[in-house]
Amino acid sequence: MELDDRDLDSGQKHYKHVERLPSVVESDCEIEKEFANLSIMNLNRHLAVLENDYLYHISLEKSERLRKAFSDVKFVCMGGSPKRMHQFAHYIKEEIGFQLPIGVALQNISEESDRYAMYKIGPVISVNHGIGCPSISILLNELIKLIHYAGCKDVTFFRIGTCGGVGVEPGTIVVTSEAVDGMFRAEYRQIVLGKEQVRKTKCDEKLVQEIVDIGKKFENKEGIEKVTSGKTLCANDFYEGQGRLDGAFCDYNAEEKMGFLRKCRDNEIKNIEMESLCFSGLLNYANIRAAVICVTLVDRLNGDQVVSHDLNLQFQERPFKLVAKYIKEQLKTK
Ligand SMILES: O=P(O)(O)O[C@@H]1C[C@H](O)[C@@H](CO)O1
Ligand SMILES: O=c1cc[nH]c(=O)[nH]1
Repeated sequence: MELDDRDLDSGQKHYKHVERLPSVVESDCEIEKEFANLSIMNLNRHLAVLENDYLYHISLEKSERLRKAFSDVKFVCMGGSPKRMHQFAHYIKEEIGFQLPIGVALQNISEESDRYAMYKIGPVISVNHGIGCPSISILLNELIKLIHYAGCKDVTFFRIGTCGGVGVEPGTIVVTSEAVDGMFRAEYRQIVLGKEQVRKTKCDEKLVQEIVDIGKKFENKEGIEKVTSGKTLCANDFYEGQGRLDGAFCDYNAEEKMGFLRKCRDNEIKNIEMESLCFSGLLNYANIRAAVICVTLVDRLNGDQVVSHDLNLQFQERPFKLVAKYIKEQLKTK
């Protein structure tokens, strides 16, 4: 049997019947075993013939031990900073009532790599992704392989982050309906082998609605306030890339900046951040359920500066609380 080319436009080729691999493959049986029960779509077919796979940036290795340790994972929660995701790990531990053995503390599983900080709290992984699409892309590649090697089923990914708002009050939680780039295209573009590869970034409507509904149910209660959904503009930079006037460089004037931000608002963009495009693009392509939930720290129609103060720390906890409610509800049904 010949290998088919992937259908990049539809992005939905499921390797249920795994094709024969080139001569490196010893037996079809091995491949069938490797991909049995696969629910992840478009997975790299070369993985089936990799005897060893070291997930370099999270310092884990494909093994039976890894499978046993991670097979129960149902939720992967990601956010930019290591400190925030450590805090989330503790928060979700209390929320779902997960007990660590006596005398054992939460460990950063990826400490050795010194790139990302990752914690496992029963069925939940909490991990920081750093800043921007390149950083989150590397982590997503390794996490998707991790859940594949561990044989995890029915996993949901969340990005719980911060952002700038567009016409919404600071402290608002925005659940992304679709991520768009600086040209308002709902596409994650990457150059691969000298060609532009395009992946769709529309988010799972059902999941977005479920999260917004939980948000509405708890709005103004238990620290969950102002939940809305809308498009998210994903930029490759915090300053010029987001139309700020306070970066080291700026070749436009205040009027042009405001014109762009108003155009964003008129195109139903409610917030601006730096990872949603890659996050939704890759997870869509893999057919993995995912949602982006970010709290706004500033209304960009009123200014650029994000001032570091206690209020921002409180705001950062809002997406935690909303996602924890969702996870708790889901765990009741599993
Ligand atoms: O999840 P975080 O709060 O890190 O996300 C936003 C987008 C960038 O990574 C960063 C810029 O300050 O914050
Ligand atoms: O304005 C903001 C605030 C947080 N993160 C961003 O990317 N932009």
